Amino acid sequence: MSSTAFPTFTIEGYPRVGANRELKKALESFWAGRIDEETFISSAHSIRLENYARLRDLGLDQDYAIPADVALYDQVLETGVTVGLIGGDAAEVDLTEYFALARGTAERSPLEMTKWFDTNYHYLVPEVAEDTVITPRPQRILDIVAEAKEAGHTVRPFLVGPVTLLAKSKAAENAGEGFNPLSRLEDLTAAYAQVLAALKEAGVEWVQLAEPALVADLTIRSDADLAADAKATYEALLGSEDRPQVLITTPYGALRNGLDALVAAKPEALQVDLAPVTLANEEGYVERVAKAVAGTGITLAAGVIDGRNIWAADLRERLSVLEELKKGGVEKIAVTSSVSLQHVPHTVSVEKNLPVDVAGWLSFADEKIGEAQALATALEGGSVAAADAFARSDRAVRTRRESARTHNQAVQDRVAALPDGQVAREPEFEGRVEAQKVLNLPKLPTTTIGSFPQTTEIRKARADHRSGALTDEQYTDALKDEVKSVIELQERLGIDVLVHGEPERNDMVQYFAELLDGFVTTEHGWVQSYGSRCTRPSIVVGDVSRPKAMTVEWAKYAQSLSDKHVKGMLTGPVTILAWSFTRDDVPKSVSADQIGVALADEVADLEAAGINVIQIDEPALRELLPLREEDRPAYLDWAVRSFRLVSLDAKPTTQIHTHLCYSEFGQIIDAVAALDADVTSIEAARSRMELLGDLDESFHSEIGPGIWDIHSPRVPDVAELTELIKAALVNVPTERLWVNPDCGLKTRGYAETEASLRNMVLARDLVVESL
Ligand code: MET
Ligand SMILES: [Zn+2]
Repeated sequence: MSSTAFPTFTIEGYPRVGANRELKKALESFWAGRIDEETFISSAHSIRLENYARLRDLGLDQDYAIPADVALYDQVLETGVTVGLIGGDAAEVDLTEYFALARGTAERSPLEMTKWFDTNYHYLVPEVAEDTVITPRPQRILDIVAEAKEAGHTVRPFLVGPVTLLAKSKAAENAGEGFNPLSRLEDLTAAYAQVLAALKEAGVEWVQLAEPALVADLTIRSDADLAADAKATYEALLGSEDRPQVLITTPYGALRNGLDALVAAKPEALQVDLAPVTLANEEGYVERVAKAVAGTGITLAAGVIDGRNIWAADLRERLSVLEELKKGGVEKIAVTSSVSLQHVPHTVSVEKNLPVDVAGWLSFADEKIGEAQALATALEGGSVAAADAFARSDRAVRTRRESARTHNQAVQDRVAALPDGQVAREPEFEGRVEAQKVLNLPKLPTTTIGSFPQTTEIRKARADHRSGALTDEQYTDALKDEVKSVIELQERLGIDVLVHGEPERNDMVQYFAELLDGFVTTEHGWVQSYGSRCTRPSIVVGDVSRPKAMTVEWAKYAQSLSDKHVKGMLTGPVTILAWSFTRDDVPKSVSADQIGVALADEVADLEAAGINVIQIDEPALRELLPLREEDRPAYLDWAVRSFRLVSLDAKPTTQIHTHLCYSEFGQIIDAVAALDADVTSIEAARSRMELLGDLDESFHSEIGPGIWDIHSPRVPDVAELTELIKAALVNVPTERLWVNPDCGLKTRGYAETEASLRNMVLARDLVVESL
């Protein structure tokens, strides 16, 4: 085997969409037919090469320091197609087929998409059965290597590892009862062996296989069994001489049984996640890693640069972790990131509107590469060898700690005065049901989830307002017109509980982040969410408070237009945190409490303005669920508490709604019940009300299982909707059932919205008649 040493510093992966979202634009133009395939291929090629050049200029100039994590849509899809778990027996998967798998076509649904570990990134879920043919297609990755080489870059090919690929797959529909995708591990390993052999043949000396499944508790395999799977797999794969040197990576948390298992298989390099959050949660991990790796000759790629957060590293503290490893007997140490940098934006340097002090506290992907380099240098020659970087880090740590922006005594005092432990609204649910009879709602009330279609006019008005072409007043007027027409539409359709349509919100989290103290937002801080979709997470910088009411004027205006109840609309603390970058100097639970009380003030102001129904959205409740089972109860405790803080002092007559979507809730259904909302609307159409079977007596709230899947432009007909309402009534008594869509309508058009809502009201009427 060749023996080019592993680079002294590297990263796990890098944002793929391009500094100016070039890949997003190329993809969307290609899908829309604005550019042809050849043009698309050539822009994707340029984007990859530009990224490599940028990375080299940032310091990743050693051979194999640049990870070729270059999937056009998703790394799981890309790996699946390369090793042949996806794509059937076709020798090649062309672009049309590739994007059909990702996005579906008129005739065929796409692969399911779901969250990648506990991140906000979505991957495509491979479907596997006993008879799935596995057709390795090494040419794809060889082309990537060759293209890079031609431009002068020796990159490190990137694949999701075999254990994780299967652990994150699902049983195909034709699979036998109880089929576990991991039962195909041996077959799949043989396919990886072929791909590795082809890379070796092409002269590649290092390849990267990502195995994050080993840091999570899965429902389909225990930690010990999965570790045993990994050991067997890698002993087989690494036992061959016919391969490049292998880096196995384990991002997103600490290994347990997987640590000894992977070390026993003797990869040439092993990456572990040593981010501050991981170490805080897993005492003694550094020591455990050092012990396992010392004396084995394995290069330890120490993931000391936090790839999930945007704070400048405390380089001295980080260096001490590296030194502990060294003292622990680890001979070869490389510096890397804890996870792929795909989860952070490109660079702070393009942000022109950040407060200067805050800008100095941040590190996005490019800045993190500089930190890795500084640490690698310091590990060799002490911190003096990277004096500038250490001085900058010291300044960032100190000024941030001392800043008035991070510490607000009034907020801290207010939260400190709250009772410890769980809080509860009074009276209990039954008492509130009595009190809320004054709302006078009909049987099976109809409502919507909040947003109405964000038309091109609204988007244009927002852009014009930003550019100064519309004055504040003109912009507000345009939005008011929109609210008015949304209210009129709902009146016309005969919906019972109305919404104002949320036209003023660019995004359900950023809207609040901009109005709350303690947050900053970026101009260019885009992060890939899936495919061509990017989000721009806000940043929680310090203690959070509400300088003034945020939603009241809109709610009040909308309510003034109707005699029906109009819902006040808030995003809950957990979702605000899940979709933002959070502080690393306090636990998330602290920020959650602060946001909770800030929103409680908003609830009081909404009540004072005559709003009787208030919805607090928590679509991301499931998302922050820790990967390790033992960490889950504590999380659910603070998450539920923060929600309850929002509604704690609401009047008994105020009906509190919540809304959840995006995932399977079976696992957290008790926590959803514990939110103690009066009404819960929840995504259910795609699973045809399956979730209602999971509800037991502890779930007392009224419930609106979504009957219209708003993720597609399809208009459901009355018969289908009637069916779904009746299906819901099997598990939910009439007095507790609401009728609503699955989620907000902002991505829909008006035509299908109107038609679908009309059918929804008709279906409700039919069911009520039949009762
Ligand atoms: N109120 C929000 C909306 O209707 C809820 C969205 S949940 C992702 O858009
Ligand atoms: Zn939703």
